[in-house]
Amino acid sequence: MSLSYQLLGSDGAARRGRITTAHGTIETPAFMPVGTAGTVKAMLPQSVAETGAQIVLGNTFHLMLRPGAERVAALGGLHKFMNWPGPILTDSGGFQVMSLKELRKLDPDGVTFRSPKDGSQHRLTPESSIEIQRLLDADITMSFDECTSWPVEEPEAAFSMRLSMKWAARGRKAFTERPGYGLFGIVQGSTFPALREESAKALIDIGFDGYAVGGLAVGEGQELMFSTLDYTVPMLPADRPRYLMGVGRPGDIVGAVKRGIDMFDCVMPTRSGRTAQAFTRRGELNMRNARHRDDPRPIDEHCACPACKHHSRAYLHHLIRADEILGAMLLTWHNLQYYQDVMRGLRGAIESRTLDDWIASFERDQALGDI
Ligand SMILES: CNc1nc2cc3nc[nH]c(=O)c3cc2[nH]1
Ligand SMILES: [Zn+2]
Repeated sequence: MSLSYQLLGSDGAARRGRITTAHGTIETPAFMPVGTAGTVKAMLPQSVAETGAQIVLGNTFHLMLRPGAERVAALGGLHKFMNWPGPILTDSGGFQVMSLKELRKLDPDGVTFRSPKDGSQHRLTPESSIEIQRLLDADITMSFDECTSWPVEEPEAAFSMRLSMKWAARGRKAFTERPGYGLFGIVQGSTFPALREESAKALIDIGFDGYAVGGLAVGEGQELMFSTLDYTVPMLPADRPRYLMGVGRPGDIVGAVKRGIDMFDCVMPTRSGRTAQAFTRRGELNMRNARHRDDPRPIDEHCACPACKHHSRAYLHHLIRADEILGAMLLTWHNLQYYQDVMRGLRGAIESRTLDDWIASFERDQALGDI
């Protein structure tokens, strides 16, 4: 049996589930910290696990360029290399390559590009992306696709989606079935219902272990993202995980869980941790702001992270102003802890069928702003 998904409960369109992989289980809804180059930046893997994260994301694009997928394989695979014994999802590299704009050349068969690191030439095709993810030993492999940019006219969105569907079929053929390992397809079609339907049907015909919603969180805004989810998510099989790629802020995640999404990844909590932004139940704090310099309180007295257990806002403000490495470490840890606390809250609310109340109090707190 490849990777398996159990539906454990639901509350409206929201689902509580469990994914079983070769390297362990994932309670859903789940947030995946981004570990781009084989590290969740500024965090020890043990610390990532302590926040409650069960699965991390690795980027094929970065790892194929440095240190190289063959080298990671020769050293025992990405789990051993980065000392993350739990499940790993790798993306296909397509999204990063597409953002290389002038440095890449797209053709019907794949993408040729120059490494921004050393100018060397590389090529990604559906088959080579699957092979790289196998060498990395990813528990969940993502199909090689083109993330259609936004805004876009319908004919261009159709052309782009149909290319991704061809690539999805080729990736499925190239994927090596192994118990506990799975391949996810990615639905495209931008904000056009007919194209989203064509894409969902094409992927279901091919058959995948999970279905991602791609082509969102690309500038369309929360309202258009939610309205696209409203009609796209119901098109996806209920007995498989659904993954919304690149999302998002806490409010985006809450709204997407309400609409039936099970998995998320976003650089927001880690990147913001390095730019002095703290996420809290009362909204976001800019810890660089001078108003924190005498504040003896923790960022969030309910939070179990080291920053909130042992330090004041004044200390974090000082570390940031002094550009101390510990500032980025503590804020990253706090943000990842907060994201996992939100996911744990969502899972509990779905289990007890009190999601609407939970969301109402989440939104009330967020609107209150910091005291
Ligand atoms: C940060 N926003 C965002 N990150 C994404 C990654 C993706 N990968 C593959 N395919 C996608 O459509 C896709 C969309 C995305 N949006
Ligand atoms: Zn904290």
